[in-house]
Amino acid sequence: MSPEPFGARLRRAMDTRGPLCVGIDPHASLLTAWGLNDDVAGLERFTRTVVEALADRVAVLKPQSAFFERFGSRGIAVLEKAVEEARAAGALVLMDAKRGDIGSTMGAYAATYLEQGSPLFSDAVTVSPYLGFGSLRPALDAAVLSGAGVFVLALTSNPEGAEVQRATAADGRSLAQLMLDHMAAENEGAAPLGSVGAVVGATLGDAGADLAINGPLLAPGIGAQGATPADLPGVFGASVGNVVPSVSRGVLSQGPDVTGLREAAGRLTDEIRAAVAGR
Ligand SMILES: O=C(O)c1cc(=O)[nH]c(=O)n1[C@@H]1O[C@H](COP(=O)(O)O)[C@@H](O)[C@H]1O
Repeated sequence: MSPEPFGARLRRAMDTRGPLCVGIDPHASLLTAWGLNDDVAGLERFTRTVVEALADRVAVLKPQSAFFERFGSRGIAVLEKAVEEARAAGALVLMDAKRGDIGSTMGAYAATYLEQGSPLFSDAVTVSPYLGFGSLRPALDAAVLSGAGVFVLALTSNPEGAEVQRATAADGRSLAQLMLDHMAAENEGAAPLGSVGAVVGATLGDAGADLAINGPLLAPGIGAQGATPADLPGVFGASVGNVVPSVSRGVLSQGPDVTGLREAAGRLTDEIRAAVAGR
């Protein structure tokens, strides 16, 4: 029997837990603020606390791989354990790895994050399409086989992104729109939601693009980067119901107290639900 597609699993999690994604980004400054050392033991403690506090209540946890990779193999071991424990507690894990390479190498990334049985197998992974959308094919195919998802960068939250993403492609569309249209084609016919998501920053003011991709829209940028839940309807318009707002420092700064983390996530979930409903 083929596994339940990621899009269906995500839709259910969003409807029951609320759409919030919390990022696990163990910045050195956060480890210090939590009274931890900037070492593997601090990383392990930080990560375990976030997973224990939130994996049983938020729809998605998004570990940012870079913050684990900086500790080498022992950091990756912490990441592996976090993925396993977060999934066991019912959260969907979106591995924020932002991989992108020629197709043959993309196949190895797909084997790492999207093939059942791999130590870093996750419910979904972030990828960059700017080596050409077709270069993502191994990841897209692996995701279908394992019931996983792929979140493709479209319009990122950082101001530097525009020079690439808003550039005009040969046929007159922006590069971001070209990528979004590819995602829509991948998701065609999927119900209730496709498994190929787009990353679109909540900081954009107005996305200025057609976001009707029949897939989830990961929206980083709330909190530390200045966006708020109230900005979501303006950025996402009619697609706001498919938005998965992602917050890292805005929640993590409320630790190490488990109650503080839970209250921050709960408050944001309420604000997001109100903003989406009030549209
Ligand atoms: O893919 C992402 O999650 C992502 C895309 C994007 O356009 N902007 C963006 O900030 N992110 C990630 O989202 C997180 C944002 O963290 P905070 O600014 O602390 O909420 C970081 O892990 C970023 O790498």
